[in-house]
Amino acid sequence: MKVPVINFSNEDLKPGTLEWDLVKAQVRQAIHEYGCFEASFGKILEVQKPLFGAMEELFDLPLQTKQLCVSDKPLRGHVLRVGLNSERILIDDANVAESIEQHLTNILWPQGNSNFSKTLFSFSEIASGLEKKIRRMILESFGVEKYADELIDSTNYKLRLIKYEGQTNSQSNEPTLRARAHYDPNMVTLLYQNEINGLEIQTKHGEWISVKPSPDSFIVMTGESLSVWLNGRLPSPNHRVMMVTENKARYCAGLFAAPKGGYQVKIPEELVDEQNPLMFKPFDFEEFLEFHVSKEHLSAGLKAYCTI
Ligand SMILES: O=C(O)CCC(=O)C(=O)O
Ligand SMILES: [Fe+2]
Repeated sequence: MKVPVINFSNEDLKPGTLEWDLVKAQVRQAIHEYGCFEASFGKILEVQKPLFGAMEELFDLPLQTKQLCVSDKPLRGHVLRVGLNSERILIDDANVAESIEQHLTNILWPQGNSNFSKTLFSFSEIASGLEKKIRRMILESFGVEKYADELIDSTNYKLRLIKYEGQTNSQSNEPTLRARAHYDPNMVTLLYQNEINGLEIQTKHGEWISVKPSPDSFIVMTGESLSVWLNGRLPSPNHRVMMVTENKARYCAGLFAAPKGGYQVKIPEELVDEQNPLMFKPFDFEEFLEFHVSKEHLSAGLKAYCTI
């Protein structure tokens, strides 16, 4: 079993064209079935080498330097976390060049590193451009595209850079768990990885399937915020990372479209009727994150948080 591959490489893909409608139907079907698909998007090859180069440069820095990137607000910005033999850094507003400079580059390289900033910014621009198209298609497919601008304007694009160490000393060839199974709480996730696979998606029948994207593809997943906003009409997939013994590191850059703090995410009235009664209360994503990280609710997901 394989998640569908959908071609977004035509740069003239615009709303109202026949091709847009064909791609839109594929997106709707893939998300309905898997909550996930592979989006082939040739433009990403332009930043492939510099991106993984920049990630290597970052993770090769001494741990002490990387730990300068710890924010006081958990889950909100530039946090380095180390666990399951992996390291991750998250920054907010990655589609704003100054945010990358201020919150990451200038902290890690006080003398400056404009190539690093430029590379991450180009990646965010390419990925967020694609995300906007995908989200517009999903809204159109439910006839609620009038909300697209509002939703997209209230998005915080978070960039997460992850390095999963290779396992040179491992004795067995058994796959090992490198990221625990979870649902992403944001709206839409786009992942771009190097040649080392590992992501697995759980189907609605409970089987785990490996996602093996080609070098010109993003992995796209719906997060719980979008599933909630659609009154549960589309699923958000459970996923995890399992890696077999590999002595090469896995690098993965993820762009997470999340609702901005202060914005009330509310199900549109068009998606509520007798067959589809209102399932979730309005919520503020940042308030949810605070609730989520507070000790008592470590494992609570967004759906549990706002179910009526
Ligand atoms: O490394 C991956 O492929 C998945 C990462 C992930 O699921 C996440 O950061 O939410
Ligand atoms: Fe995830």
